[in-house]
Amino acid sequence: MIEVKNIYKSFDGANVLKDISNRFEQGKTNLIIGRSGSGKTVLLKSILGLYDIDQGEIWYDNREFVKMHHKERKKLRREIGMVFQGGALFDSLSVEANIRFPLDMFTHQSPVEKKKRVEFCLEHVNIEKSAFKLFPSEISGGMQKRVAIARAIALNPKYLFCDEPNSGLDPETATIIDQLIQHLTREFEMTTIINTHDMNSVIEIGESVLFIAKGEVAWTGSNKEILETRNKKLNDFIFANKLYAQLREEKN
Ligand SMILES: Nc1ncnc2c1ncn2[C@@H]1O[C@H](COP(=O)(O)OP(=O)(O)OP(=O)(O)O)[C@@H](O)[C@H]1O
Repeated sequence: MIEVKNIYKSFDGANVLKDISNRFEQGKTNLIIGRSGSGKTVLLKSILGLYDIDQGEIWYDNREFVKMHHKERKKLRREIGMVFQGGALFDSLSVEANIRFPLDMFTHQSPVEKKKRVEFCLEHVNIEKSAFKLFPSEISGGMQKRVAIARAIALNPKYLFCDEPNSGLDPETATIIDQLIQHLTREFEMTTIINTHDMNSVIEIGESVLFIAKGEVAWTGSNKEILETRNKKLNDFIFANKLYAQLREEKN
């Protein structure tokens, strides 16, 4: 579980996050949604400690991040997996070397243990052995995302952060990636936070949704509740999506 309490963040006097509080549950896909510029990325980076917040608390289970010493933060970072926008794989490394990279960096595992772990992670994202030696440029965008997810879970993280994980993918592949993240989140009981403005993801895996508007919490709930909400800001945001509007009409 990750909990943020009354977070404020400003840049040069401009308030970007205003009194944000929310609980991101373990074993669930927790989505942060909102318009472009609403503060999603700043919130994600603040939780990760990439930005220092002005005020508030950030709890990783029973550990308060803001008050942690450098060493404790470093230790905590080992418990965090990240899937970046675009995948951010190392182009010069093969698929399997990409997964082995965090193991080389952060563990003292033997070559045999590392090989096992690499295989375990790649199997969990449904990558076949024949693709292990390929380079990122030789595989599809969807497969690159799966490799990025496999790398993110290599160190068996308790917390998984995904920034626009299915950007640039066709809708069908995007759904497969969403479902994969949800499946892994449940299987490994991770606390997963996903930044997205993809309404399909909201409907598909939005077990817990935080909607931010102009840096403030404007609505929280689940994908089921979204179909019934009368929240004006949220409706304005999601009605921009024709598929959602249709779903909503069918439901009412
Ligand atoms: N490092 C920074 N310095 C100054 N202002 C920033 C910085 N990072 C973000 N901002 C401002 O904070 C606001 C929120 O930005 P943020 O990137 O969090 O939006 P977002 O909701 O993630 O948008 P998008 O969906 O387009 O990625 C914007 O007005 C942005 O200009």
